[in-house]
Amino acid sequence: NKNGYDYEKCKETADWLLAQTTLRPLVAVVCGSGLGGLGDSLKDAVAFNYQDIPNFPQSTVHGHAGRLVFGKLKGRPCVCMQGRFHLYEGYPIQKITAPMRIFKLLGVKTVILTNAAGGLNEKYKVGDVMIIKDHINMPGFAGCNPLMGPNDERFGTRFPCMSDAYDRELRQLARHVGDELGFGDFMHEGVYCVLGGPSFETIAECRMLRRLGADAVGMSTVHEAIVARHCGLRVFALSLITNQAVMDYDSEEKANHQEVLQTGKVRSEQLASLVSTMVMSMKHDSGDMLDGMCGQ
Ligand SMILES: O=P(O)(O)O[C@H]1O[C@H](CO)[C@@H](O)[C@H]1O
Ligand code: HPA
Repeated sequence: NKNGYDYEKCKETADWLLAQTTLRPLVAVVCGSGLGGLGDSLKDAVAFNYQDIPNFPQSTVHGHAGRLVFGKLKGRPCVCMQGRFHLYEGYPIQKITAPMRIFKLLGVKTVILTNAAGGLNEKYKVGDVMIIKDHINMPGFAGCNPLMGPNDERFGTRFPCMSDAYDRELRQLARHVGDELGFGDFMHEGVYCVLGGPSFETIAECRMLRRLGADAVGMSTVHEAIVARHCGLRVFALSLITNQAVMDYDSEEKANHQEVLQTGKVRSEQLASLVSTMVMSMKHDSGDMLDGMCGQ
């Protein structure tokens, strides 16, 4: 592949990581803007800075630390990206999503993608959590899809299905866990729309996206979900509504990254308990997650 993120490159990175730690995670978590706290809740953690990992891109956005953390969530081995990559950082789209293929080669079965997003649905409030049930891939409409280029069948099929991208069982589990933890009042399920960024949306754009059926808007996650599904990973994704999209010409509101990071802090602990409780309750076909260790 022209972008240098072919099977061999991903394998080289995965093998390097497997040689550094005995943990064999079945779950990977990607932390959205300001949501890196999730990664700090891992126990017995071993962390790698992205710059030390062969072939790994670097984080350039404030609120994305740039660390890959292996550790345990409620006793279950996990790997967590504290910092993701976005199209607007200037990386080729294949590079942004390479970690999904690396996770697959590490033996991961399920990825949990989190993000900060602007709320388009008028019922959503700042601080609400939206379980993603579907997406609108706006850059995809314009020929920008992470699976463009030669298809490597070792990862997956040329034309992957996306109507089941966001695992129904995991969404059910999230609703159940959310209710148990008393988060019912601020949890929703909805459609996430990705744009290229980095400029935030205009009022006309927000109005258009709402009419098209989007409940929240952001600049990430969808590319990762597509590549994860392509290589057979189960996907669960959620958005923290960090700000309300501006829909009204009389509004004094202005979208800004500071507000995005600030809202992340407010919900950080609750999101960590939602994710860790979900991880604890997840079942995987091949072997018990408690057996996800080697060499001990
Ligand atoms: O999607 P995450 O990585 O959470 O980040 C979101 O926050 C940033 C804007 O404040 C954008 O990068 C947007 O995509
Ligand atoms: N728009 C796009 N991306 C975002 C937003 C937003 O309002 N908030 C957080 N990420």
